[in-house]
Amino acid sequence: MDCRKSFAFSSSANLGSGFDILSVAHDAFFDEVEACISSDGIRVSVVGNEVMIPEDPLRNSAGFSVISLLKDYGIKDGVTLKIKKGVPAGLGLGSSGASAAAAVASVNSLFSLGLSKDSMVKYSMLGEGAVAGTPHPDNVAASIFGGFVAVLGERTVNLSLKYDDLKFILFIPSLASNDKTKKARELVPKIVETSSYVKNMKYGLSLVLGLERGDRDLIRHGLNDEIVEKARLPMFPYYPKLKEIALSGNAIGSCVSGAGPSIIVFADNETDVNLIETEGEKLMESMGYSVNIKQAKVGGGVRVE
Ligand SMILES: Nc1ncnc2c1ncn2[C@@H]1O[C@H](COP(=O)(O)OP(=O)(O)O)[C@@H](O)[C@H]1O
Ligand SMILES: N[C@@H](CCOP(=O)(O)O)C(=O)O
Repeated sequence: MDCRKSFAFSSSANLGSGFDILSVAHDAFFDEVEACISSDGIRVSVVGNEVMIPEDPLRNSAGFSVISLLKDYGIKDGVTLKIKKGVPAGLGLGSSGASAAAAVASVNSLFSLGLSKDSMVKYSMLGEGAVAGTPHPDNVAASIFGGFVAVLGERTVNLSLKYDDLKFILFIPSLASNDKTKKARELVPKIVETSSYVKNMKYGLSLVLGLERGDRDLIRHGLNDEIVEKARLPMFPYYPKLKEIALSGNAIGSCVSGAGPSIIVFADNETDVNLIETEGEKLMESMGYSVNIKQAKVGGGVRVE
């Protein structure tokens, strides 16, 4: 049987004020998706995740992306998608995006479609739309391109990173829930104050320039958001105090990972990682949340075996 297998990393999207634009892939977790040509239509199987993930192709981010891709390319073959979940779902780690990215990459290779990375983002984000109600490109762009990305319309750009000892601390509360991002997106305001917009532009530009120049202060300033994180705060009430702990441990900065509930801390060799992990866990447990803490580094792009 003709098959291709791909691997796509987890991601943290938004990165403060970069809602639906900025994201970073990290090597905390990865999904594996094998696509095989079959005579039995589009079939999806999922193994290895606590949260129930739909195997209905139209309700699975990978299945929906592949159906869209095959339709546009007039491919009538059936395809089975075997998804091995490594990225825990519903936690703000780009789980649905990783599956979609790996599935599109596998099918691209299986049928030698020659898709550009931007085209893979285009199809993968359709799968995000099936899951979250509206297609958002940030998670899939990071999983496909790797590194830090900015999605600027139909084009995604990798941000250059001048920071040798950058690492992440992920605080992952046991709060996985279905349709989490869909619900989180309903909280995003349709209209914002001009003052909030201006502050967020400053944050976003600070982050991008800070990463490119290796400027710690600019990155710290950039990891803030006046709009989306504030609107969603009821979904992660521990965030403000956890951010204070991170900064007290001399983290570079901290923000919500995607739509949460996970929180990502940017750290380097000047950061007291032990203090942040110890005090952060104490804080969350004092608020009634059990939490998994995982360190990670910037991850690469999707890899086809
Ligand atoms: N291949 C997939 N991997 C993970 N979640 C999926 C997939 N397909 C559909 N889903 C659904 O998407 C939701 C998880 O994705 P989302 O809410 O975007 O959270 P996150 O991306 O933070 O994991 C769950 O409701 C899950 O059932
Ligand atoms: N820009 C999206 C990002 C969702 O990321 P996820 O990892 O929580 O799915 C949003 O904030 O809605």
